[in-house]
Amino acid sequence: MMLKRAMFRCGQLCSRVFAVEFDLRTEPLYFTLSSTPQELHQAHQQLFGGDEKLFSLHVHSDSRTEKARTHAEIKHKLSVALSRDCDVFEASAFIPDVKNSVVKGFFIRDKSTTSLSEDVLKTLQQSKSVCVFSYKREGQYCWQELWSPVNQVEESVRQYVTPAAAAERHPSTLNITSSDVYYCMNDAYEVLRECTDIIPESKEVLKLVNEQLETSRGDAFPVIVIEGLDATGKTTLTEALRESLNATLLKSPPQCLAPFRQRFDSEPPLIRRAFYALGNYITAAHIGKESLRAPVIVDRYWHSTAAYAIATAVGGRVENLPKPGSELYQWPEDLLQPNLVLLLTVSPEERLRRLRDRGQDKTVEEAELEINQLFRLKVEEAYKRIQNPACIIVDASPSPREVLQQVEHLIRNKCHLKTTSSLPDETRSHAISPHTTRW
Ligand SMILES: Nc1ncnc2c1ncn2[C@@H]1O[C@H](COP(=O)(O)OP(=O)(O)OP(=O)(O)O)[C@@H](O)[C@H]1O
Ligand SMILES: Nc1ccn([C@H]2C[C@H](O)[C@@H](COP(=O)(O)O)O2)c(=O)n1
Repeated sequence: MMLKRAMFRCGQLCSRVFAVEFDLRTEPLYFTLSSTPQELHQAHQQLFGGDEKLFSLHVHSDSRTEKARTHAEIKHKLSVALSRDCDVFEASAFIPDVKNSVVKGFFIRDKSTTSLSEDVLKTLQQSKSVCVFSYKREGQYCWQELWSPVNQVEESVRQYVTPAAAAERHPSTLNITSSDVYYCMNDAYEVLRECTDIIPESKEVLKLVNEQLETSRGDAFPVIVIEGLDATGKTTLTEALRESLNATLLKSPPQCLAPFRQRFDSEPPLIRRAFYALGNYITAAHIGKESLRAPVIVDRYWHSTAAYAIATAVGGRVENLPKPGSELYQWPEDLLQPNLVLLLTVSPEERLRRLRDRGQDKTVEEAELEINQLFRLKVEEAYKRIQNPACIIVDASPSPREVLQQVEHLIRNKCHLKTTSSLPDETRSHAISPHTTRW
């Protein structure tokens, strides 16, 4: 039964292009499978040409939540259970330019002489969602075959590794829509609904969404979003703006989701990002209400959700990000748009100094950001590529007072507002009036 299932999965994969993130500084290694022997290119020789044991495994399932969780579990297991002699690379099998065609997995290169990797793979293969291949060499050629712990897969045919041209779009960009970034509320809502059995907190989050959603926005005061990597000064600035504009300060995710955040942060992107996406819709409902009374400042919103999600989903280099202008950078049609989005930027050195000075606990993602320069660059680049509205970049390296003045100036110009930091307190609340122009 297990073998039959594996053979079926194998058939589904064979016609795809395989990509292995062998060296994160360059393009992935791409190959297809062919029934006739093919000579390997020099680049492919680096991975397939040695005498190490090679395996790949791919995660299939008709249930997207099961697939996402199995992938995350395998990633964890491989990182803790394999020996130091094993290299694990992210891998995928996909159909070029076909959305949602990516089957994610891993490629394992085992330099050891022990059977530890086989033992680990044997347990992983028990899962009905996992399909394992091994790679064998003969002279110039390398072939892939369905792996079984006892090597008795008689029906498995040799499929020769055949170097393939680089894909125009990095494969990881093919599955972003509704797996990492949600472009309408329903898509995110559905993911959490599918999780209610395995994550009971999902029910409570959905209940909050149902209770709080309200999308009224009439002749309102302006809404200004402040974005940026952690420790770029968002909290400092948003609190100062609340004072100077006599504004309401909101955050995304909103306070009502705080008790659930840690729970969802430990879930794979499919589920974690759905949680943050729904947080934006609740914040949008709060914005709708509050902006009838006063200007609204928002600490993180859609730009953060999309930029972190895209940067996490896309492996390797900044060049792998979806190209500027891609539909992946578009604002969701059903999400309330702010009038102005400002992106605070500081140099990596200054940001690290601020992080160290603050010395607070960091989320895993923030800790990763600190050590992972590539990831930081991708988040910032993704921020800058998001459209409608695009963000305006603010150099946040001067003193808090100078940053505030700079931002007040921008708000005055872009929102046609009078900012009142220099006015006495009693005049402030009347200095900003609701606008009648389109936002
Ligand atoms: N303009 C500035 N110059 C120097 N230090 C600053 C400036 N703005 C903020 N800081 C300091 O940098 C640290 C991080 O600032 P803050 O908490 O405002 O950043 P943040 O973007 O809100 O971070 P996070 O997203 O992690 O909450 C704090 O210790 C703060 O006092
Ligand atoms: N609207 C939001 C807000 C936050 N996130 C994610 C992105 C990071 O992982 C993390 C940073 O938040 P902070 O620690 O500064 O509160 O939260 C998001 O995806 N969408």
